[in-house]
Amino acid sequence: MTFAYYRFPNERIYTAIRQFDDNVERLSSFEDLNGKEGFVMAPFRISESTPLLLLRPDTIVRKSVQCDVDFEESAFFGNDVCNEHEMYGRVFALFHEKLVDGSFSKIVLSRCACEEAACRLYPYKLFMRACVLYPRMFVALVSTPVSGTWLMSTPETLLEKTGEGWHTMALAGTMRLGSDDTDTALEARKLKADISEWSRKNIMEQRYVAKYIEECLEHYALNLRISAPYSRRAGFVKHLSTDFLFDLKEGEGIGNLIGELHPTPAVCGIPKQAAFDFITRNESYERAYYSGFAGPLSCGGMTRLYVTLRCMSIMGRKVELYAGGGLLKDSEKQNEWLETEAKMETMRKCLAIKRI
Ligand SMILES: C=C(O[C@@H]1C=C(C(=O)O)C=C[C@H]1O)C(=O)O
Repeated sequence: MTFAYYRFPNERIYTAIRQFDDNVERLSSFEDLNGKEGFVMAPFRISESTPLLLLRPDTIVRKSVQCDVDFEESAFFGNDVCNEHEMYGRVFALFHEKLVDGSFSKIVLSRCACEEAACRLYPYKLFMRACVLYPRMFVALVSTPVSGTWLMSTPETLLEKTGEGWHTMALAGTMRLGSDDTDTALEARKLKADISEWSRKNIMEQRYVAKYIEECLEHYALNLRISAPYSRRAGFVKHLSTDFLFDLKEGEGIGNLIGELHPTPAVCGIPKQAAFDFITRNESYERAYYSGFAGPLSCGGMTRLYVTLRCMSIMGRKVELYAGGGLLKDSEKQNEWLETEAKMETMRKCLAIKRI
């Protein structure tokens, strides 16, 4: 079956699109998105096994999120966290060495964790749980015969068209949410442009992303407005975020801009191409659709694309959870590991895991 269910941040309605056949359009480059319409499911790296996909909405239905979804615990087998930790440590050392020797100023290291349930999992129910748990995030459940089934609950916009023009964001730096991080408190700090709670390392990590996006937009944007960095809540963590609002120069294709932006240093690194090659060669697994992007493209006149983070792929009783974090040369292995655990918590909460 080929379908996508998605719910935008701060909305109570979700959209369900279905393609009647399983013949999903495969595109060979991001630039090929120019002038196209549909629901996009993009990988981190386009390859034969992880193509850039465009779902055709043969039906579009809008429905209310079911608020009374149950969170009854499900039995899951013990996971192999020791092995994952050891593997992470080995790859961290490889990545870190390249930061110390100056090959990269920032690089994102990610990992994948497996979980196996004792009984069948119901993706639609997991989608509803994610909608209820994360009202401020973009939640999507996408399934195609090529990509398999993915659930995401992401805070990061790659590119969207708003009433005020085009919008993208530089999102990076991570801290666990504190008890005093209410919406009101975060809003007050945003108004005062107060980011004093953030470490120098987090500020630098996010600055790299903001600088990169600003450079990309130089060629495409008119009337560019850039916000001061502020804290943005995302489930159990918060990030530093800078908003970019702009008008697209006449004659510029959206696919070209997407190809330029993706993957930003929020999920890749600096310098971009070298970091991209290093990640694809040295991470211990294939990212597939994790840290790609998804969302409607000129679909019913709407373009809202989000970076596929805080996500998992669902295969029968098994799931694979994905998370990463930006490394700088002063990053510490255990802190980075804990950051990936905190990010994976987003999807683990949807699974309501009870170990057996
Ligand atoms: C890479 C992820 O998240 C990205 C990396 C962040 C970081 O390094 O602090 C923060 C937000 C995202 O831009 C992820 O969630 O897996």
